[in-house]
This record gives sequence, structure tokens and C-alpha cells, in this order.
Amino acid sequence: MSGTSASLQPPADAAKPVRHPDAPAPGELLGAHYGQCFGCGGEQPHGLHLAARAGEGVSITAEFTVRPEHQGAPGLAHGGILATALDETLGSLNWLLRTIAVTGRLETDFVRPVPVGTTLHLEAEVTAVAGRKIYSTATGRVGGPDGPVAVRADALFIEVKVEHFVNHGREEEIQAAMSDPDQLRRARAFEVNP
Ligand SMILES: CCCCC/C=C\C/C=C\C/C=C\C/C=C\CCCC(=O)SCCNC(=O)CCNC(=O)[C@H](O)C(C)(C)COP(=O)(O)OP(=O)(O)OC[C@H]1O[C@@H](n2cnc3c(N)ncnc32)[C@H](O)[C@@H]1OP(=O)(O)O
Repeated sequence: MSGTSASLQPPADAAKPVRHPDAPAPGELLGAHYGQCFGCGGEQPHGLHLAARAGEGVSITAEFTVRPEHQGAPGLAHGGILATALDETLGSLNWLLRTIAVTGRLETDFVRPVPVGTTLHLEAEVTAVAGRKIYSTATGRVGGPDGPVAVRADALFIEVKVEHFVNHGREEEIQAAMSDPDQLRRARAFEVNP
């Protein structure tokens, strides 16, 4: 059983999260925010290919099936891969807030081993917002959406401007992204005032 560290406790004056009026409708498949993303991108052969859907309020559901290239121990998912699936699901909450945010802190509990071939059923929600700080939580279940919890995480995401990526990303990928109208559209889908 875990205890969450102090930096993941929202301050007393934190606000409830607000679903953006232009957020995707509940049930809508979100698609990848970037084709080369290891978590959600369709152009990453060894990636997780995690598929997320908008939920009610500021929540997300997602699925990820563990493949042989995701092993740590024989026949079992690597813990870092499972943490990535949680991180990606939590990151998808950006679509509902229409805010660009990156993971500042991610605390993960590994509750039961996850064999290759398993579909992990993930859900995540934003619990509080305080200025640029977005507090969220996620679980991953096995055997179906109501199955036992295998992994869970609490996270703090920090809002950033699109310049965060432009300033820090490697030049060749940034140039390619900026000359791709579809990528620019996806980046804008996170921004309230693009
Ligand atoms: C045109 C090209 C477009 C290309 C872009 C395409 C698409 C973009 C769209 C979406 C992509 C979005 C995300 C990616 C999506 C999914 C992947 C899953 C998510 C990830 O995988 S994403 C990668 C991993 N992630 C990082 O790569 C972050 C590295 N990091 C930093 O870049 C900085 O570290 C940053 C920005 C986090 C903060 O830096 P900063 O200078 O802006 O802000 P500062 O430090 O002042 O913090 C402000 C307040 O947050 C508190 N705070 C900060 N960090 C904390 C921590 N770790 N623990 C506890 N509290 C923390 C402070 O204590 C302060 O709190 P207070 O206000 O109360 O004082």
C-alpha cells in the first residue's frame, strides 16, 4: 500500500478541474497527440499504441495490450512500460482541459504482475488544479474494465506553453512537426488561446 508524497497533495485553495467546453465528447476516441509518441503514436513500431477515449467530466479511459517487446521478466510487462501507460493516460487528460502540460512527478504502485498478452484497462481523472499545477490519478485493471487493479499512479502535471517543445526538442523533429499541418492542428487542440 502506498502513501502519496506531500508534493502530490493539492493545496487547500486548489480548484476543482473544469472540462473545457470544446473538449471531445464522452466516448470519443482521442487519437495520437504525436505520431512518433512512444505511448500513443501509430508510427512507433515498438510503442504502446495506447488508445484513449474521453470520459465524463475530466476523465479518460484507455487500453493498452502488452506485447513481447514490452517484457521485463520472461512473459511479464516491464514496470517502466506500465508506468509509461499510466503516464500516457494521465497526459491524455490534457485534451479535456485543453491545456498543454508535462509530467513533473509520477508515483506508481505496482500491485500485481501483468503478463504479455494482457490488455490493461486504464482510467484517469484530474482531481484538482492549482495555478499551473494539475493533480491527477490513474488505475490500470486486468481482466476487464472492472477487473482487479494491477497498477495505479498519482501525478502532478505542470502547464507549459507550446514553446516548451519548440525550445527543448531536437531541431529535426521540431522542424518536421512544425511543417506538418496535422501536427499543428493536434498541438492547437490542447491550447485554449493558440
Ligand atoms: C509546433 C511543434 C509542436 C510539437 C508539440 C506537439 C504536441 C504537444 C502537445 C502535447 C504534448 C504534451 C505532453 C506530452 C504528452 C504525453 C506524454 C506523457 C507525459 C510526459 O511524459 S511529459 C515528458 C516528461 N516530463 C518532462 O519532460 C518535464 C521536464 N521538466 C520540466 O520541463 C520542468 O521541470 C517543468 C516544466 C515541469 C517545470 O518547470 P518550470 O520552470 O516551468 O516551473 P517551476 O519549476 O517553477 O514549477 C512550477 C510549480 O510546479 C512545481 N513542480 C515542478 N516540478 C515539480 C516536481 N517534479 N515535483 C513537485 N512539484 C513540482 C514547482 O514547485 C512549482 O510550484 P509552486 O508554483 O507552488 O512554486
